[in-house]
Amino acid sequence: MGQLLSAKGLYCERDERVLFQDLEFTVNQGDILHIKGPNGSGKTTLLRRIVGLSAVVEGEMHWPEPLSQQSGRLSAELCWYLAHRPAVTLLQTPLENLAFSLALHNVIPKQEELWHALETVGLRGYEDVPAGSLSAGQQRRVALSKLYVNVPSIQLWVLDEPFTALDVQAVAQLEARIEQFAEAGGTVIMTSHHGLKHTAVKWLELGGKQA
Ligand SMILES: Nc1ncnc2c1ncn2[C@@H]1O[C@H](COP(=O)(O)OP(=O)(O)OP(=O)(O)O)[C@@H](O)[C@H]1O
Repeated sequence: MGQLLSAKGLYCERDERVLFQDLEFTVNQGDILHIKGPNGSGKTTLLRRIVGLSAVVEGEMHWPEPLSQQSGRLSAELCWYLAHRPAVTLLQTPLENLAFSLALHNVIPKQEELWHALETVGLRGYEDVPAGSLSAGQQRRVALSKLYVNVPSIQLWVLDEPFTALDVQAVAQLEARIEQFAEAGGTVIMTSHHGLKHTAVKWLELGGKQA
C-alpha cells in the first residue's frame, strides 16, 4: 500500500518549552500509528497540526494527492478527526448529531444506516435524548458513531484519546473497528494512554523512540 503522509523536521515550542524537534515519520495506507507520550508532551498539538488546525508546529508535512488540497494541507473531506473533547452538540439528539456530522462531509446516509450506527455504539433507545443529558461515555459514543457508518470517501481517521470514558466492552469494540478499518486499507493516526493490542500498530513516542 502507498505512502499517505511523510513528515520531516517537525518542531514545536510552547511557552519556551520545546515539546519536540527533528521529528520525522511516515504513515502508509493501512497503518495504525499510535502516538504515545506523557501528559503535555504535545500529542494533541501534533494531531491538530496533522489535520491542519494548528500552526504552532514548524516543519514539512507532505500528503499525496488526492489527500492534499492545493495548499498542500490535508483535505478535510477525506478524514474524520475526533478531538479530545467529543465534538457533540448538546442540544441535539444522537441521531441529529450523527446526521449533522455526515452532512458536513456531504454524506446523506439512509435512515437505516444511522440507526445501525447508533445501535452498534449502544445508543438505541437514546436516539431522541438531547446529548447534554447523556453521560460522558454516552457522549463519547455519539462522537464515535460516525466511525460505524460506511463512508467510502473517508481514508483517514485522526483520533485523539478515543477510548476516554468508554467502558471495557466499548473499548474492545472500538479497537476491533479500528483494526477492521485499517485492514480494509484505511489509515488511523491516534493518541491513547491505553495500549492497543493490534500487532500491526506502528508507534511514535514524543521525545522518545520511533518504530
Ligand atoms: N493553546 C495553547 N496555548 C499555549 N500552550 C498550549 C496550548 N495548547 C497546549 N499548550 C501546551 O502545549 C503542551 C502540550 O499540550 P498537548 O495538549 O499537545 O499535550 P498532550 O500530549 O496531548 O497531553 P495529554 O496527554 O495531557 O492530552 C502543554 O504543556 C500545554 O500547556
